[in-house]
Amino acid sequence: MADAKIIDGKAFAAGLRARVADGVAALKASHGVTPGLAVVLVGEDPASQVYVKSKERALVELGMNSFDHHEAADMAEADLLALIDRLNADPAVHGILVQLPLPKHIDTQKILARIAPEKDADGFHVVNAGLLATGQPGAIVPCTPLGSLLLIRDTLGHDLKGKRALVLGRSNIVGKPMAHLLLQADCTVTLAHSRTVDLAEECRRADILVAAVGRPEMVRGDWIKPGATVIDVGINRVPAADPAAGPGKTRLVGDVAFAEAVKVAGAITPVPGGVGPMTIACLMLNTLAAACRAAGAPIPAEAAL
Ligand SMILES: Nc1nc2c(c(=O)[nH]1)N[C@@H](CN(C=O)c1ccc(C(=O)N[C@@H](CCC(=O)O)C(=O)O)cc1)CN2
Repeated sequence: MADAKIIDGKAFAAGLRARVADGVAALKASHGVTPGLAVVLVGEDPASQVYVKSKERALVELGMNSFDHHEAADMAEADLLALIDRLNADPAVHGILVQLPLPKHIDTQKILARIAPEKDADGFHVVNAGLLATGQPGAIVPCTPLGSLLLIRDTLGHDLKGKRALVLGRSNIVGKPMAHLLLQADCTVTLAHSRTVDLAEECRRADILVAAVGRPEMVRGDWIKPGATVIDVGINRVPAADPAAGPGKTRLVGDVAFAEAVKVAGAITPVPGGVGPMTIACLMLNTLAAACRAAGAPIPAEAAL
């Protein structure tokens, strides 16, 4: 059997970003509106700093406004709530992004619930989660599941009717919304997790397997149905395999054992370069869509599920 097709998330994300840039230019020309995203970072977590910088750079590259709020790690929860209130009231801010994880003394759910649902560029607010779960229009969809769905459609086409899909991982920001998206696409969906009995057997039934469990290389090659489409959402930093890399060196791996899975799957996303780049591209798309909604302009088709 030939190796799987490698799904190039980096290339797809570049194309999506170009389409968002066109949409931004069109909105400016038609309505005189420049989409703006407030990017809120609390603390100095090194990975969060890298992600936030990439988001701020992408906004500027695509012609949008980036309102950057980098706050100290000991910021009081009340002050963060007050900042969100100000951003909710600011008409130049169409989207608000609070980078996760937040420091431990801050209640994440309380913060996410304070963001006005129509400005919730991440799609984490319970109103948006509820719209998606009940299949109603107008939900802002979380970026990683949205990006995963766009890659699945690009690989298999828009008609996913009747396919067996398994989502491994039940987080509010990836697993649950991903399951709802696939259900809405008429897939037969299993939402599995670390406590699922006979997990390998469940996986082997799936035409579409989305791994978002946060465990390095947990999904082995013999868990995969031959020809399946495998979407690996995991981003795990592990010690470098090659001792010549030197002490302390690390590498990124997904939740799927790629070298084994590529021999069985029909198509598979790599890590890095698969779903990861789609997360930021979809954040740009959600920001544009929020600005379009606020201006009464049509929203981009890729954000209108
Ligand atoms: N408010 C949010 N916080 C977090 C989210 C989110 O969607 N909203 N997701 C993650 C982090 N994240 C974006 O914030 C993110 C993670 C990974 C990538 C990415 O492009 N990964 C690359 C590899 C990068 C590397 O070399 O380390 C890839 O997979 O190719 C982008 C964004 C948690 N927090």
